[in-house]
Amino acid sequence: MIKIAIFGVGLIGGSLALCFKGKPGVTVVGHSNNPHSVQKYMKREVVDHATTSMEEAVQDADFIFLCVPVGNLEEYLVKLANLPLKKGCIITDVGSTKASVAACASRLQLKDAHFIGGHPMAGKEKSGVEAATSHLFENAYYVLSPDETTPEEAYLRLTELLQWTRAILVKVDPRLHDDVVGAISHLPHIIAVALVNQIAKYNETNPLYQNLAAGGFRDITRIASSDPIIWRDILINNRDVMLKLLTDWNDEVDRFVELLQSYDGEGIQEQFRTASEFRSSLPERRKGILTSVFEVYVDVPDHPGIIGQITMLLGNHKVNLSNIHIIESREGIHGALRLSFRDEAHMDKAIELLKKENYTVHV
Ligand SMILES: NC(=O)C1=CN([C@@H]2O[C@H](COP(=O)(O)OP(=O)(O)OC[C@H]3O[C@@H](n4cnc5c(N)ncnc54)[C@H](O)[C@@H]3O)[C@@H](O)[C@H]2O)C=CC1
Ligand SMILES: O=C(O)C(=O)Cc1ccc(O)cc1
Repeated sequence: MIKIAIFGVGLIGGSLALCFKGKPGVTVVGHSNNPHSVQKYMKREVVDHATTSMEEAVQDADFIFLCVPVGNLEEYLVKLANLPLKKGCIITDVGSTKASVAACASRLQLKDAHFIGGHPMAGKEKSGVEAATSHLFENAYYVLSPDETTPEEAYLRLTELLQWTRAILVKVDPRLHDDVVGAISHLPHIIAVALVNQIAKYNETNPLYQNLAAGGFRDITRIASSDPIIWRDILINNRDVMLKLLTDWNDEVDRFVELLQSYDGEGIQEQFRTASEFRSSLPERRKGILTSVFEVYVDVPDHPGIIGQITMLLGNHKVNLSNIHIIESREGIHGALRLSFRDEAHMDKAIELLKKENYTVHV
């Protein structure tokens, strides 16, 4: 039997548990300090067993996943360093920053266990075990940061286990990880939150802001609804990188200020052209940070019952919709309905069915 202990069975820990639970020869044990959470994990059947005892969770565990907020990772590593662990046990984490936890593990010089930092680069703005799904990591990058002391055998054992997530595993140095992920994930979260807060202030004097803020505004600010504690920890933990990125962001904002002050239309066009060029060079349809996957837009006439017709058409052909979103503002977006699917096969089937019924579909 392979025993996997998961500390913090929330969105990410719960999703990992669901990837592993029920696989041949695997037992998944969830840990929480809170007895109510332990009951909840069992009731929701995300783990085989749950406990409030750290000792019990790690006893004979082959793998230990730390899925708690970044600010608690060090405390957990220190506790683990003082517990009897199975020889050769692999400790990994899922934190959104990698440098500090790697430095802590290296300081602790764990005796019987190997620490290999990890970060599945997929998630969502929702948190808690209620939001966990077994397919969260499919086709997403999953960063692993072994160091020079990590035995190849241990690294391979972890990569083998993680095959169950169907993620694309990639080795990245912790510092490089924090620089890059700071830019492509942490900075956008700050920008989304700042933007929402800016508009919320205007809205205090006139609710028209809120009423008109549809489609595009909601799309680019989705991540502003992310969990405050998780994000407090990530940003404080990646503070130096974020301060540098925010300085660069200020320069970008200043550029627009200058362009507007000098009525530089050509310069503004150039900004949009450059952005559009880089954006269209990004890989499409791959699941990842800040992206949704397997989505299609459908032009639909504005008449009652249309959503029912589409969902019935797909349902009758056993096509699973993972989400459906009505686009209220069509600016820059084709279609008025956004349909999301769990995988490419369902999406392709839906496109075929919708086209056959003469709907215009944009992928
Ligand atoms: N939210 C996301 O989309 C992603 C998050 N991550 C990382 O995954 C980790 C977990 O995040 P989520 O699953 O989103 O959060 P979550 O809030 O859904 O789950 C966190 C879990 O940790 C437990 N927890 C909270 N505070 C604790 C404390 N002080 N001591 C012990 N346990 C505590 C909670 O009970 C919960 O089980 C974080 O380190 C985060 O940076 C990584 C990839 C994506
Ligand atoms: O919802 C989204 O698009 C995200 O960006 C989720 C996310 C949050 C934190 C991470 O470390 C990785 C992914």
